[in-house]
This record gives sequence, structure tokens and C-alpha cells, in this order.
Amino acid sequence: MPPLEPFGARLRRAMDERGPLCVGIDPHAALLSAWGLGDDIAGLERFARTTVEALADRVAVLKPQSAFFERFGSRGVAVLERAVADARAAGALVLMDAKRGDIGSTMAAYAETYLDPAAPLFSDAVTVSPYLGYGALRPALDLARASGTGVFVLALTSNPEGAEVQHALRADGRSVAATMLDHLRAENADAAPMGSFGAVVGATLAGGLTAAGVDPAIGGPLLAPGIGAQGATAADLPKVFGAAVRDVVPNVSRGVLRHGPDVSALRESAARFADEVREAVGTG
Ligand SMILES: O=c1ccn([C@@H]2O[C@H](COP(=O)(O)O)[C@@H](O)[C@H]2O)c(=O)[nH]1
Repeated sequence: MPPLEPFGARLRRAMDERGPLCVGIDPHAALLSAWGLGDDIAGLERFARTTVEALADRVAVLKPQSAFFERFGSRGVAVLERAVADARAAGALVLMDAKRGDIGSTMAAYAETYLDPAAPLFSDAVTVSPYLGYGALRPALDLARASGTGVFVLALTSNPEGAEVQHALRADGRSVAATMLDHLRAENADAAPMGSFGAVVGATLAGGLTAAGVDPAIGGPLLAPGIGAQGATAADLPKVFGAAVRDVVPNVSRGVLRHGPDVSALRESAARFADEVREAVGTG
């Protein structure tokens, strides 16, 4: 198979054609129940299939939350494999939210799990945690570059607990979060129209970026979770991201999923969020 076009270029095109919204596939036990499904493999499978059927042909990115599949063991992972393949076949980019991070050959194995085109869970991009040091992510960064996939590094997460680590200051006075964004800016240097190496920066962080001395412009995508159930709205995006808002991929999971299992209702909800984002970001 020929190598894919770089993820950043594929993502920019998808954002231009479909709008930048990313919808999560998060089969919480409470959502399975609200959809009238069992908290079991059959329920998981129906939930994933319905979400993919409703949204994969219209949103730029679908983001399965791996944890909700892994809790069912190998059969849950098999459902995840199918969801990823079906979503990609229907035209969505798949961002696997696995938040992996380790060292050396272990990190390389995580990278192969999601970014090797021959792997059963091959996805367009994966989230990673830099808590073992940005340099420890090198196997994933290198494999992404080679395979035309992307990596999203946790920088300023949407949860309030993240600040104690991410706002911490290094000896040179830079915050940990700002340092992660510096690394990503360097990783994306010279990439056009957009780099493949993204940051996770919560939409909940109005004021938080300045506090952490962070410039969100990294030449790559900015995944912004926190809209909907966590309280942020599309109108917060320009406040949080300023001029970098054009590179933001806003994520909504429960805010859309709570409208299921009706396919039309899921689509209408995603369309409403997409309209709100368009209005807030000023792209038409
Ligand atoms: O900082 C982060 C990083 C990841 N997430 C994930 O995004 C979704 C958000 O779900 P909602 O239902 O829209 O709250 C979920 O999978 C999180 O694990 C995040 O929220 N914040």
C-alpha cells in the first residue's frame, strides 16, 4: 500500500470540507443504558455501529475512547477494530483516544498498535501522554511521520486536576505545557498546509493559556475537548485559542451521544454543534 498523504494535510482538507468538529465514540455505561442497551458486548457493538452509521459520512473526525472498549476485554477491542475500520471506510478520520505513553521499545509497540498500517487498530492519529518526557514519544512521532498518520500530545487537558502538572514551571521559567507546545511547533516546522503533530488543549481553559504562558499556535492541529458535558461552548473557542482558532478541532462526545440511539437525532445534534462552531470561529 502506498504511504498515506500526511495526516495534517488530510485533516485540513476534512476540516475544510466537513467543518472541524470531532465527535467522540464514548460508550459510557450510563449512555448504553440511556440508549436502551445492555452494558455488554451486544450493547457496545450496537452503540458503536449506530454512532459510526450516523456520523462517519459527515464529521471530519471520530474519536473512539479506547477505555470504554477495553473494559470489555478482547471482545471489546474487536468491536473497536470494526468501528475504526467502518468509520475510516465511510470517510471519517479516526483519532484513537488511547493516551498512551511509555519508554523505548514499549512506546514503539504502542506506536505500532495504532500507527502501523498493518495493525488491526490502525487509526489516522492517536493521543499520547508526555509524562515520561517528550523525547520518550519519539517512536510514535517517527512512525507517524513515516506512515502519514498523526499524534496528539496532551498539553493542557480539559480537567482542572491537570494544572498541577501542566502549569508547573521548569528551571528556565517555561511551563511544562508551554514546553510541550514548543516541541510540537518544532515538529511541525515547514509542514504545509498544517502539520501532523497536534496538542490537546481543553476548550474549558479560558484564561488558562495565559496563566501557563502558552502560545497555542504550533503549526498543527489543536484538539479541544470539553464542549458540551464538561461545560465549555463553541463560543469559548476564540477566547481560548485566539488567532490559532482556525487550527482547532473541537471535540464533543456526550453532548452529541446523549441524543441517540436515533440516527437522525444524533445527526441533528452534531449539525447543531457544527453550526455553533462555524459561527464562533467565523468560517461562514
Ligand atoms: O483533556 C482531555 C483529553 C481528552 N478528553 C476526552 O475527550 C472526551 C470528552 O468527552 P465529553 O463527553 O465531551 O466530556 C472523553 O473521551 C475524554 O476522555 C477530555 O475530555 N479532556
